[in-house]
Amino acid sequence: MSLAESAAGVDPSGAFTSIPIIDLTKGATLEGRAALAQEVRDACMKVGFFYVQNHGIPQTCFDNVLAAMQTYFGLPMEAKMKLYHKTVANFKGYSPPLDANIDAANNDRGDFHEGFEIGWEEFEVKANDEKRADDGAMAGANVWPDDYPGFRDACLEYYHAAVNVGKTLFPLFALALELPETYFDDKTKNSAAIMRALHYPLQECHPDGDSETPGIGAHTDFECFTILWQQPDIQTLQVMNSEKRWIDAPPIKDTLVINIGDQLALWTIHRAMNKSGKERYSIPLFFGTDYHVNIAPIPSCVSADRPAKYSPITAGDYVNKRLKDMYHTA
Ligand SMILES: O=C(O)CCC(=O)C(=O)O
Ligand SMILES: [Fe+2]
Repeated sequence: MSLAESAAGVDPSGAFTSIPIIDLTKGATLEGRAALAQEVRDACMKVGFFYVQNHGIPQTCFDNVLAAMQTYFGLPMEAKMKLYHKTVANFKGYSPPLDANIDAANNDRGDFHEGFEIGWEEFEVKANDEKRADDGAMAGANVWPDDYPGFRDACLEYYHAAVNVGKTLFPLFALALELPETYFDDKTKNSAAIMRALHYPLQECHPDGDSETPGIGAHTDFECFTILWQQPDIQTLQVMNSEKRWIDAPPIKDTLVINIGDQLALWTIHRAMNKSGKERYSIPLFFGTDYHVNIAPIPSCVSADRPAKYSPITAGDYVNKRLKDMYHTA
């Protein structure tokens, strides 16, 4: 039995029935990272999702960002719409409920969440941030609400903590793909990481919400992998297995959820259905390679029998295109 089977649980057809948990503690040594990479490889091949424990982000950071999100999303709609993302460069800023529709099969009903999107930014504002110099199709600074200055600090505190978790995961993904652990170093110098603070309001109170309206419809993520924090105690996230059954990915204390996205070409369909009767908060942080990097097949993944399936595209152009589709912008 493989690691992911023993950790995750599979049914007789081999389809996963739960999501494995990987403890990052042993990542401090090369030997430990090699063992972790095997767990990551197995989890990616069987499930595409896994939880990480001992990720190093302190509880106060989650508490602060949750409190900031509750205050921000509680502002009047006119205040939030001052930073409507369609009036701002490159999707940064606020998107109201039902603005996005990620699953075309959802008949354009829209996704029942509101969000606030940010990209890389230093705590100390820099006029010319060299990490942003090469952003191509995704260029554009963050925007922040004047009405609530504390929001920026709490979001950036979480953003940088989660980016650090991402930096510890890239070497594990490299090893899992049978590449040197430094393989992604020169492709991820500029932290092409997008964070979305998400709020799933109470659906029943909204004229367009009913229990079948997805919080976010079935989709794959656009980047290499996503680090997701979920508010405790509210089951919403679901992952599709190979039998096309939705498997719950509940919040587990002291863990983050990691899932693989399109740029690693090992994607997993997931959605959030908020049938809890409660409002709910979550924060996905999407990690890709730097935006100017050409997404081309990794050598260990192609051969004469398994030729490349996709034409090359830069990471920035790919993410930009998927976001335009999702928000119906030209
Ligand atoms: O809120 C969640 O649990 C999932 C969000 C998600 O999948 C996304 O924003 O891509
Ligand atoms: Fe997602």
